[in-house]
Amino acid sequence: MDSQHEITSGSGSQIAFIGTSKSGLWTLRRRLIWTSLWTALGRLWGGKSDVPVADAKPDDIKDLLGGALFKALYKWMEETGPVYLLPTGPVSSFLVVSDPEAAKHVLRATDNPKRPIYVKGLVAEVSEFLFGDGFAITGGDNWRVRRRAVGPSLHKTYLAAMADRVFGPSAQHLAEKLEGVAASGESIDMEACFSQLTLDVIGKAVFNYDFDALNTSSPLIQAVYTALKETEQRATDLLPLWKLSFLAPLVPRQRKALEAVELIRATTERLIAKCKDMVDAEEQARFGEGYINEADPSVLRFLIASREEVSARQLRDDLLSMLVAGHETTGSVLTWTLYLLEQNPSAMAKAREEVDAVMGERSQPTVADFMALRYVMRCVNESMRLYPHPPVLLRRAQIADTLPGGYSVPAGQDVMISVYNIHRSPAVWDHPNEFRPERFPLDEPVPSEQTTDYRFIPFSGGPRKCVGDQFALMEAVVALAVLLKRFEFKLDMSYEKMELNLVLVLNLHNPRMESS
Ligand code: HEM
Repeated sequence: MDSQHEITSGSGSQIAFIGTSKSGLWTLRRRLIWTSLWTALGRLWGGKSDVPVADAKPDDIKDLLGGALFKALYKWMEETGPVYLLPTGPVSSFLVVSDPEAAKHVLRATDNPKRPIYVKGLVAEVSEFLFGDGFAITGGDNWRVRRRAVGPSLHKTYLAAMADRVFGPSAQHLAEKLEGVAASGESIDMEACFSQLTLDVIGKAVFNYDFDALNTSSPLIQAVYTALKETEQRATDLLPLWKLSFLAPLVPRQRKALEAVELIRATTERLIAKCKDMVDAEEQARFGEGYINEADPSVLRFLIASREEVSARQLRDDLLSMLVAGHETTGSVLTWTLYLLEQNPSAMAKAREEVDAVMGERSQPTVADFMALRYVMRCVNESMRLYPHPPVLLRRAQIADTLPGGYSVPAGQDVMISVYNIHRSPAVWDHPNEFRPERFPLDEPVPSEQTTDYRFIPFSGGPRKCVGDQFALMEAVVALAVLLKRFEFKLDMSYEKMELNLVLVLNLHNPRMESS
């Protein structure tokens, strides 16, 4: 409470100072800075906070960066409670939220015109070099207008067309590749296969372009990994040298990331140019609700044909947002779901039984089949509960706030919603660490933040919720159905693999490492 009070009264003084001398303003600024520093010190180290402080020193956190931080976040939740301050420096901290009600409060008040309390904050800062002006990270009116334009491009009719024309055929394509491997009796890295599959899908669905990543090595995949790794490192850099843009070309890590971004942008621009030519060449079709262009039903085409005013750069960055946000995430969900099914033979048997019963002789599910594959869908949901990707969501308070439970949030506070903690908290779920797809009954709606009152938030919630959630769920269920129909999978314990790459801040552990 102290902090809110002091900051509020400080701002009040500022109004009184406006119009007075320059030196008066400087005095005030100095006073405000000192007040904030003093308040932050008191909150973190002086026992003056109504939010408990985790027993973690900045050095502990530094040691955990790039690795097991999300496990430590869980330990601190057990020790400290569902809302705590995590010191990241002498006066800096994250307010870590592992409580569904508090998460709901923050997510709903992000970019909400009626309650504009939170913004994306740090996550926007650290990924601006990649997403540029893309709507995944911008805020306010700039975001609202463009989100409204992109949302309809993923409507139901479009998804149905995608299931038949993209999700199914791409999964079949992967199955053909696996057929050869199965015949040879060799092991294959399914994580890499899923990453290639999801790049092929997003390429065709968003750009009407075939990367053919399943057959040819795509430098784009590596570029996306490199860029995402850089955002992750930036978010946790204790010395954020990346803020000094003139240094970037001199630092090898950042130079590599900038080269990767250049490649991603150049690819996106090339695809846009191709699509624009096509649209220009045709009569401008009128895109009403549910209209599907037979030759090219891609999101890009929809945007080019339906948008009134959009700069080339904005279009590139919006499309790039979808390319990056929709590729690695879905690849990770497929990897974890297959891993969990392999580790749980009874769930695998049930899923396989459902696939056989629903699909009969068909090698690829129809849209009606997809609707009937309820148990497979619950396996995907349960896998997203156990291994949410991203495992944390970042926000920053623009003004002072109070969370449910009475925890105060001063203006400027960085907030970290630990989706992983919420999904694994014993206060939220029974047997939270067990894979139990049955916890989501088949006769109830597919779980979401709405149906679970923010106990299940793999796609976030509120105004900034994932725009591709239905797309991703359909893509994942279709791919699993195609693969489970044709193959049995066995984990090769001798196979050593590098870490999984994750969007945003943290690394999840490798399934193979976890089980060893
Ligand atoms: C299983 C797969 C996916 C997961 C787990 C996932 C997760 C998320 C999450 C958690 C957010 C919100 C981040 C936040 O609140 O800070 C988000 C946003 C977003 N996602 Fe997804 N996503 C997935 C697939 C997709 C796909 C397939 C697309 C595109 C077709 C996509 C496009 C986007 C975009 C554009 C945003 C930014 C939306 C905005 O800020 O308005 N995602 N995603």
